[in-house]
Amino acid sequence: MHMVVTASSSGYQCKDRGQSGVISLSIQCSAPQSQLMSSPSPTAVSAPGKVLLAGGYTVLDPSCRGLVFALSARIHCVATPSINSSTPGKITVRSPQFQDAIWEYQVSSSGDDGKGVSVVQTNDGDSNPFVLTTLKYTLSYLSLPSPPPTTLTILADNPYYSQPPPPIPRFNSLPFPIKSAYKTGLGSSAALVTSLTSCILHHFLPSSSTIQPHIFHNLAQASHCAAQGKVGSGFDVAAATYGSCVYRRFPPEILTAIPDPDDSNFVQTLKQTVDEQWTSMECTPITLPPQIGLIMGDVQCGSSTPGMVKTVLGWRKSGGEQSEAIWKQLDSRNGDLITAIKDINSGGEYTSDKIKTRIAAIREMVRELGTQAGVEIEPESQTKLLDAAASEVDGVIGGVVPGAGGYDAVCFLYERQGSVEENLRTFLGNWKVENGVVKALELGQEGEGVRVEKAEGYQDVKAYFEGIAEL
Ligand SMILES: Nc1ncnc2c1ncn2[C@@H]1O[C@H](COP(=O)(O)OP(=O)(O)OP(=O)(O)O)[C@@H](O)[C@H]1O
Ligand SMILES: C[C@@](O)(CCOP(=O)(O)O)CC(=O)O
Repeated sequence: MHMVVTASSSGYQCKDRGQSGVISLSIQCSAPQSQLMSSPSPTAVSAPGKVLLAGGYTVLDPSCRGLVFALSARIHCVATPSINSSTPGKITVRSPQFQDAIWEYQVSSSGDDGKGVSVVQTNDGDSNPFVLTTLKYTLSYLSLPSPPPTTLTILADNPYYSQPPPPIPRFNSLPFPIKSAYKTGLGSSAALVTSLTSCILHHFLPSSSTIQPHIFHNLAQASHCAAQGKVGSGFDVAAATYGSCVYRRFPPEILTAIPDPDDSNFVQTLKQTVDEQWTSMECTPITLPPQIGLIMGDVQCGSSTPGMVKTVLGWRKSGGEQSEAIWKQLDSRNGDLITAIKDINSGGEYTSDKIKTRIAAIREMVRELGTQAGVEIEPESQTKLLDAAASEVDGVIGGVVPGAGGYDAVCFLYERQGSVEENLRTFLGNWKVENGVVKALELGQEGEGVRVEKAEGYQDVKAYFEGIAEL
């Protein structure tokens, strides 16, 4: 199959993002194995985390749009030829910041051309469904049942997990397995899958080739969805790939049509699905105006997202005209915020009041939806925190409970001037919650999605990971 491919030296470009520095080439993709090879030198890629500022729940409906910001917290993946193994098909994945986080795999042909490649974990210990599924899907897409022995090292920026107080190293190690880490809700699995997918494609395809951005995106969505065992809206993988955007989901049937890897139609369906453009999906780049900053606060309590989603969708289905009216009204108010940001970005007058009013209008409708559906999307304790920050800290424009809401996190927009950010961080650090205080995360909004990094950019942490990682 022949395709035109596009990538920039620093990352992938959405169709509306500037095209400077973009090169276009034609390559054979789904290439015969003889054309695939391990890059002799290391390959490094990183993908950002996310915050869904507006569009929680409604974004599950392809007729609605969500506003998602990529975050400066990234998950990095570094691929190196393995130094300790010459066994073809041996892939070692390490996440050296966590205890026992090493997953060794033997990749081989399934024996049936139509099925996915076989990927079997060969060491004891916990499995990692996100790593395993990504390897299986990506190597099947590449038709690569015998990759050269390779080590993939995962390094996550500190804000993804609750950390001890600073100062801490750039990629801090935590003294427990990954399943015991307290996640901060930045979409670690989506950033991991996107980073790993992209790293594998770059490492095993000939170095001169570049690939169309939607291929990375579609393949990561397919792997993430299969590993999760459910179809979410996919805004997290979209932001990890393309960066901050106004997001409209793809039809869920695109992914549910892909059979299991042991089905003889798997490879063909996967390739078709990944290679085609998902035309009804929208991911239009948007960034916050330069006058506005973003802060995330980790509330460290936790809510069950799948349960909340089920209840909200059940309420919508059985709620008739009233629930439909609330749904539409919320989507329309989300749209008003998007329009206000776009207007400022395209030269319109900047007034924080306009953003303030629109955030308040969204929150009002989110609370209404929550009350009607019987789900604590903006719980009372969060309402108090959001209102207090906006009224007590000068320069705070407004805050929301992002994504599915609940007790996990808060997200604030503030005026980027004077000591507003510092004051807001101090305010959050003094705000008492059940498990302590709200922790302001060390991150901000970032426009860019997945990007190729300089492989030598990890030398500063080499000594820190001596003996447990190949960098
Ligand atoms: N640094 C890492 N190394 C290896 N695997 C990781 C890493 N970070 C996350 N994962 C994988 O992702 C899983 C967590 O995914 P999950 O969807 O529960 O969290 P999340 O994506 O951070 O959540 P949310 O979407 O609410 O932000 C972990 O159990 C692990 O399998
Ligand atoms: C509720 C939902 O709309 C958003 C969930 O967001 P988060 O994982 O809480 O950031 C689900 C989805 O979009 O997949």
